[in-house]
Amino acid sequence: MKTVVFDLDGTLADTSGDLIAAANACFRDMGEGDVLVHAEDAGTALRGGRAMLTLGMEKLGRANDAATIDRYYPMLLDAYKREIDTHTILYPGAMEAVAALKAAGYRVAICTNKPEALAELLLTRLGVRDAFGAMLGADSLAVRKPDPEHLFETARRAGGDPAQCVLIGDSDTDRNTARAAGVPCVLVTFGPSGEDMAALEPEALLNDFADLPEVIERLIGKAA
Ligand SMILES: O=C(O)COP(=O)(O)O
Ligand SMILES: [Mg+2]
Repeated sequence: MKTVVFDLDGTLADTSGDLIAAANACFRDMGEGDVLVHAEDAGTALRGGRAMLTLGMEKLGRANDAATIDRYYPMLLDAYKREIDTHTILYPGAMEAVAALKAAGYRVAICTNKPEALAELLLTRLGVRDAFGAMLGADSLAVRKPDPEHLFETARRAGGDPAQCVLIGDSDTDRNTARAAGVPCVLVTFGPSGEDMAALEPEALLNDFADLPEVIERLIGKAA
């Protein structure tokens, strides 16, 4: 079975607002106030909690303070868990595209570098967990993206053939995962780092989820 595997942050959902709020809670605890700014730092936010703490420490002139980053990471996860869906929205057309792909016979699944429990919680709160045949997070296996096994195992657990999958993502990590796996990569251009996606030379760029079914058929053929 052919499987369409989605990244989560920055691909299916714009999670940047809640991630930034959680990081700012940590900086306030350090006595610094809201260090990260939404529009400007959304691209970093979508790279995860550690990336945001690292950026904030750089802004504070404490770039090498790895111990503080380690100490605050659990607090960030706690703060994020409490307000995981306050600002977060699914990108327009994402779930319609998922439904169309399923109707066409493809398996659909999620492979994210977000911790599994947080990804489960977010997808459940957004009311879309059941739309996906499998969901693997950063800690679901001993390896994570860009290790291709993270992608392969996601496809397998969705009932698919790992050799016949495609990864839809928003980052160099997704691009490198697909390349290591030897499968096509689609990168979305509607996120904060959208203009950087073409330079990663994916097999396709996606400007609008409405185009996804036709892009998938072009890249891996009809489902059956
Ligand atoms: O949280 C991260 O590190 C990124 O998550 P993603 O893989 O869903 O983009
Ligand atoms: Mg992402």
